[in-house]
Parts: sequence; structure tokens; C-alpha cells
Amino acid sequence: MKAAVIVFPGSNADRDLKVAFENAGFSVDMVWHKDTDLPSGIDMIGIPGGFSFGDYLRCGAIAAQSPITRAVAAHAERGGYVFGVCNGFQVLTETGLLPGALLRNAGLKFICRTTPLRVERTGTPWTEAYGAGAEIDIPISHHDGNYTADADTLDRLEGEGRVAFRYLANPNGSARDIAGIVSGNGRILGMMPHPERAAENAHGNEDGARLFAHLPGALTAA
Ligand SMILES: NC(=O)CC[C@H](N)C(=O)O
Repeated sequence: MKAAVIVFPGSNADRDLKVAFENAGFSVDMVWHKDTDLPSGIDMIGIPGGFSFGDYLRCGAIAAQSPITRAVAAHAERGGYVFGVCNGFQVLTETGLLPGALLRNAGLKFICRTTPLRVERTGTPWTEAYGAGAEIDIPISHHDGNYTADADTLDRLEGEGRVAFRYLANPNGSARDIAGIVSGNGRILGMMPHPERAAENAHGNEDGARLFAHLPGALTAA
């Protein structure tokens, strides 16, 4: 199974995501945002954390206009897997691949700490390895993690079971404590916390590792 990690000017968690995918059985190509095509045979796209284009306009807004974005959208429309973490989640909302927007943290400060989450649903490849309602600790590091959407959209996400992770101690003002959401088909996940930074023994916390354990790369490698 093959994964592509998209690299923008300012990405800083791209290597972390590459390693997490490799540990989950994927071979990984790093793809520069100015490329217009993905390497052939890509099963998974990772959009990493960081500070794309200095976070000018809104975080992810300029990255969403990069040439590679069309190929990412086409992959998503074909039913491909996409994982957007932190700045990657911001890119996914700015491209319209996931609903809502990430606003400045309610406290107006950059927050960098480990935070408890509840796994809100199973039945997606991302959450399958956690029991429903599992509580996990995952690091956050962002200044624009305040998830917002209009009430109808929030009700639809809740009704369709698309809230994947919720904060147990809301750090940033996110509507309904939402930390991560999935697409209607469950194959696109966007989340602000960084599971790839809590995914191996050396990180001192492996709660994030299970997120990668039921992806197709891990299943075929097993
Ligand atoms: N770790 C990240 O990806 C941070 C995303 C973005 N730069 C923010 O601070 O909100």
C-alpha cells in the first residue's frame, strides 16, 4: 500500500506523519505542493501539520490553492483515504473536503500540550482499533484549533455520526468540543490533535498508534 504526504512551505510534521504511515505498513512518497499529479497507485494521502505559507489569510487558505489540491480532491472523490492533521485539517476545511472552519483559539494563545479525547465512534478505519467511548491522550499544538460550523452543519455531523473525536477538556473553544470529524464515507479524517506524535515508545505515549492500526497499509502488512 502506498501513501503520499503533501509538503507545503512551512510544513513541520511531515516527517512525523511519514514515519507513522511507514510503521503502519505504507511505503511513503513525499509530494511537493507545486506538483500537479500524485505518484501512481496512491491509496492514502496525508496532509501534515505545520504552518503553511506562514498561516497568512487563514491557516490552510493559501495551501488550499496549491496545484496538488486538485489531485487530492480527485483522490477523495474516487473514495481514497485522506488524513489531515492540524494544519492538514485546516487545509481540508479550506478546500471544502470537510465542512466547517478552524478559528483562532478562544483564549487567543498558541496551545501546546497533551489533551484528553474521547473516541466518539467506531466503524471507521481510523477509530476501529479503539473501543467506542475510549479515552485517549493526544498532543495538540495550534493557535487556530477552534472548530466552528453553523448549527445545521453541526447537527448533521452529529446525526450522521461524523464526530470522530471530542475533547474532554475543551482547550480552544471548539463547537460541541469537536476535535476531529470524518467525511460521509468515513475515509477522510481531519483532526487538530496529533496522533502521529504519540505513536511509538520513544514518544512516551502510544495512544495515537491505534489510529493507524486499521488502515489498509497495516491490514495488508499484517
Ligand atoms: N501543528 C499545526 O499544524 C498547527 C497548525 C496551525 N499553524 C495553527 O497553529 O493552528
